[in-house]
Amino acid sequence: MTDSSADGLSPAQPLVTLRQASVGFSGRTLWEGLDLDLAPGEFLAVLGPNGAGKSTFLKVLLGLTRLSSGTAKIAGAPVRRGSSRVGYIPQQQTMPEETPMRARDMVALGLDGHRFGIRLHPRRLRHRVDELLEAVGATAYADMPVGLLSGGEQQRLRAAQALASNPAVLLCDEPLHSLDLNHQQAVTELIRRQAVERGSAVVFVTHEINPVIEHVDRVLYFARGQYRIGTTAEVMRSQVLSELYGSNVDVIEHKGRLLVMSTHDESCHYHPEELALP
Ligand SMILES: Nc1ncnc2c1ncn2[C@@H]1O[C@H](COP(=O)(O)OP(=O)(O)OP(=O)(O)O)[C@@H](O)[C@H]1O
Repeated sequence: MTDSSADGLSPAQPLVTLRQASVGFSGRTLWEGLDLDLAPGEFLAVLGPNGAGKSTFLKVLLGLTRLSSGTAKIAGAPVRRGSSRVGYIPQQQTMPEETPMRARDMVALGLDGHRFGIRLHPRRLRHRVDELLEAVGATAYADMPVGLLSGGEQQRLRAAQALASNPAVLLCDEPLHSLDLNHQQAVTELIRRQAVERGSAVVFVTHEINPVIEHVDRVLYFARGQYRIGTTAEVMRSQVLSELYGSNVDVIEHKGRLLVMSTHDESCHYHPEELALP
């Protein structure tokens, strides 16, 4: 974590603040009473079973979903749609083959796509786009139409696009999904650097904590309309998750990885092959 306060004593202004935040649809409460301050440089992993409200949490911070009560702020100001302070790596969707855009154009959109009046010099723009393409391992297909790229290749471009504007808050919705191991590491490293070197607060929704476990400062775990928040060691415990799920959940540490097991399928966060112990 980075302390961006001048003297290192006064707490840095939180980049994300939620107070008694609740959200629900058609009378059903997804989660409620959420209080959270995210500091500059902090990496928050958001976990929970399908439908627990993880993506909705990101949509609240994007200003796309309204809270049913409470407040949500980004860098001290109420959340709003289209804020240039917020970068977003969405859940993977495949782009249509005929999408009329090259890979490099998609990344450039993150630099000049939503900032009226602020345009980089074309040479600087190209240089920055080249840097970002290289950082996600996309140089080889920089001039390809995006619709012809694989899901994982497109996902790497989304990561580069989200980082392009150096956002204060970086929201990631399962950004590693469909990436091979090498590119999982490259994208994770890029996101981590954004937090550590540039002080962005990172909110990282994932079903699997292990690929990012060494970078996580805190975990926000949603289930059954409730949540728990704390360090990985505080939240990823058998007793805490059993309480949250209302059923028996075992958390086992094996070679630095966490295996979360339950008799209920919906709360399984491990791949069975990870249990193929020697
Ligand atoms: N605009 C909406 N109107 C009504 N219901 C919604 C709306 N948006 C989300 N939901 C519902 O809220 C619940 C939580 O959705 P959300 O996408 O946040 O879950 P999630 O935790 O991200 O799940 P997953 O792990 O499957 O991606 C789901 O049951 C979903 O159908």
